[in-house]
Amino acid sequence: MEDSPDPPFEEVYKSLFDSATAAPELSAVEECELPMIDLEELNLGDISRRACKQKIARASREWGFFQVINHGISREVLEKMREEQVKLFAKPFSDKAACKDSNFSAGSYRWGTPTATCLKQLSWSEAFHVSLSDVLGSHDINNNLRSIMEQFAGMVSKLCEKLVEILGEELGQKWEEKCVASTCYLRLNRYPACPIFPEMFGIMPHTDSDFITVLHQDNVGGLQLVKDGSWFSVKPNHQALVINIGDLFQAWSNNVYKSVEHRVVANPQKERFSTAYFFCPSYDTVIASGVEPCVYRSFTFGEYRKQVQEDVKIFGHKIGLPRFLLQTH
Ligand SMILES: O=C(O)CCC(=O)C(=O)O
Ligand SMILES: [Fe+2]
Repeated sequence: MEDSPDPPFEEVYKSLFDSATAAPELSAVEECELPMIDLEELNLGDISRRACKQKIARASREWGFFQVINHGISREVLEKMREEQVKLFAKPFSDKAACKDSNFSAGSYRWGTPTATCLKQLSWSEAFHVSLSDVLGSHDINNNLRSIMEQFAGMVSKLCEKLVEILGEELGQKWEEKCVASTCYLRLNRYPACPIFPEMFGIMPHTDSDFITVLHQDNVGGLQLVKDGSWFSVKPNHQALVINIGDLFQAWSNNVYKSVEHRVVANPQKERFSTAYFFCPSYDTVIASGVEPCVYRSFTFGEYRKQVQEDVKIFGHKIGLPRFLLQTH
C-alpha cells in the first residue's frame, strides 16, 4: 500500500463517499466522432489547401473541437512522451506528492479537488502542471522526461502557431502576437480506474482558459463535450491529436470560434493517460476583437488569469468570459 501510485482518494474524501447516497448521475451520452482534418492537405494544391482551411474554421465555429492527423508530431515522439509519462505516474504516491522528480517544482503535482464538498465536485485524477519556461530553462537537468517534453512542446507549439494563423486568416484578422514559452504549459494527466462509483468525473466540466489546446490521449476514452446543448463522448483515436479552442480565442474572434465546455469521465476498469498542451500569449497581450460590435471588453491575458484564480478562490469555480461581457443596454 505504501508504494501504491494511486492517490488516497477513498481515505481523504471518505466523508464525501459516506454521505453519497447514489453515484452522481450523468444523463445518457451518445458517442461522436470529432471532425477529422488531414493537415497533409495544406501541402497539396491550392484547392485542397483552401478546403482544408475552411474545414478547420468550420469545426472551430460549430464544434470548438476537431482532430488532426499528419500533424507533424512524429509517432516516436508521441510514444516516447507517453512512455515517460507512464513511468512518472507509476512512482509511489508519496514521491509524486513530494515532487521528488527534479523536473518539477513544488506544487506541480495535483490530485483530486481540495475544495470538493460533494462527489460531483471531485475530480478522480492526478496531474503534473509543467510550465514550459521551467522545462526549457532547466538545462542542468538532463534526462529522458525533460528532453521529450522539450521536443514535444516545440513541435506542438509550431502546430498551434499554424492553426492560429489559419483561423485568423479565415476570420480576416491577423494574430500578431507570438504565444510564448513563458506562459505556455503542459499538463500530464492520469485518471486511475474508478471501480467504486461508475461515472465519476475524472475532470469536472470546464472550458480552457488559453488560446488553443492540443490533447494527446490514449485509447481508453472518457472525454466528453457539449454540442448543441447535449453531452457527447468523444471516440478516441490515439493517432490523432485533439484540438480545442480556448476562452482567449473565443474572445479574440468575437464569439465566432467556440470555447466549448468539456469534461472527463473516469473508467471503472482502466486507467487513462492524456497530455494537454495549453498555448498562451504573454501576460500583457491584449485580447481585443477587431470586429464591431464587440461582445467583450478588451483585457490582457494576465488580467483574465487573475480573475479566473480569484473566482475559483471565492466561488470554487471559474466564471470565465461572462465576466468580460460588454453591457449593451
Ligand atoms: O484528458 C482529457 O481528455 C482532457 C483534459 C482537459 O480537458 C484538460 O486538461 O484541460
Ligand atoms: Fe480542458
